[in-house]
Amino acid sequence: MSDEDVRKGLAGIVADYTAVSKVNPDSNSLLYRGYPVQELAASKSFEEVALLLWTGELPTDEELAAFESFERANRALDVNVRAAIDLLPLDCHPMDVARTAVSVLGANHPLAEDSSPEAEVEKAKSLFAQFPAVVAYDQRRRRSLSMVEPRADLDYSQNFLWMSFGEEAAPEVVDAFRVSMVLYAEHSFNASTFTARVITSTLSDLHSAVTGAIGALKGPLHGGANEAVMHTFDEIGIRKEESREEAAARAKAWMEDALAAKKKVMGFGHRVYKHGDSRVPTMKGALDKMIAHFDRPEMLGLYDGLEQAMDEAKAIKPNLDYPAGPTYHLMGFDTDMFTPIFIASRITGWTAHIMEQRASNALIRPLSAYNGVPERHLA
Ligand SMILES: CC(=O)SCCNC(=O)CCNC(=O)[C@H](O)C(C)(C)COP(=O)(O)OP(=O)(O)OC[C@H]1O[C@@H](n2cnc3c(N)ncnc32)[C@H](O)[C@@H]1OP(=O)(O)O
Ligand SMILES: O=C([O-])CC(=O)C(=O)O
Repeated sequence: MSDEDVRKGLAGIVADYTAVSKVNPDSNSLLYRGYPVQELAASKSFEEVALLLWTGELPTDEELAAFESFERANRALDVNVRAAIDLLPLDCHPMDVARTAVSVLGANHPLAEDSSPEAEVEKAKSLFAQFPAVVAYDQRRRRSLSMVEPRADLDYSQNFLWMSFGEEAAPEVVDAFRVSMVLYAEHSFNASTFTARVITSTLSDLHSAVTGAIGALKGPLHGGANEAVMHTFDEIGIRKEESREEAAARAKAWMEDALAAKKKVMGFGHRVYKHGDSRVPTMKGALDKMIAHFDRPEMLGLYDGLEQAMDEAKAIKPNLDYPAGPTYHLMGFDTDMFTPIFIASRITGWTAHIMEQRASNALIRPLSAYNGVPERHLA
């Protein structure tokens, strides 16, 4: 086996077919089941996009109404999950809470060991409905606030914000949140989705695959980057009184120093996109609306300053986590809740891939090239 045979990080390897989404870095496009994600983000609810990812088609009015009523009826925080969360320390990472919650939901699901297509869809829909309460409750307990019960008169995004903050969000905020959910939902064989497919390929169950995927998403080279972006903003310093230009100048200087020190700056770069992430313009549009809504031009200065300095120095473009981080910050979420919010969205893509993997399974088990000591024997 030669060095060329070894593809570290599986870079450039095509591991299987998928009909769930198409990432095309040449045309800078992303299609969910054939539809450009920008078109979906412009006019479709997250609930519609979830059904599209699972079934392959946008729902009819009746199908959508049935799913919406199921989702609204299954939003309350599961009692077993609440008990498990309450045992976890307040200073553990919220991704650990999220991982534990999904594991508990699996252990308690009546269809846990049923992997028929009908049971898989049912479990995916349950997770979709049940997970927002985990994020909302965890943020509130860390803030010493009591749990807010879900409201069945609100849609998914409105209710997520309601349970998190205990007040109805402005329509602009709800819409920016919906857009982020649609954009985060699916991205082919990224590390967490691939993890879910590896677990599924052993014929393990759906909740185990999602629990493993959460572990993969946590890292800052993947989903954890949206949190890390905010740490960068905090390190530079967010000064509300500052002008956009002043903030941009400080951000540029910070980036130049970081790159001179050979730091990796989270929120930039991508394994597949080398000329920019297809989702960034749409997410940046949502961020711009939040900046205008909350009147925070200095945030735009920080955003532009970092982006420009990175572009000038290395021509590396932002990925989706870059505009998403400050968007969630402006909405009022705590920084370590950003990646759990990503989970709430990506549950749809993960579970669509779990179903696809199961429908056409082959155990995922690559080879390795041994580079340890040569064969030796006990004396
Ligand atoms: C939703 C998502 O998961 S999107 C991805 C979120 N992750 C991040 O934002 C983390 C920061 N980015 C990165 O670490 C990388 O760009 C990755 C892991 C996403 C992709 O990495 P790869 O395709 O493996 O590229 P790799 O890490 O080898 O980078 C290639 C070159 O660009 C540089 N580079 C890539 N990203 C960055 C960055 N964010 N900051 C500084 N330099 C970078 C590398 O240092 C490397 O330079 P070199 O050739 O001089 O050594
Ligand atoms: O595709 C990737 O490698 C990472 C990513 O952007 C995502 O999962 O959304």
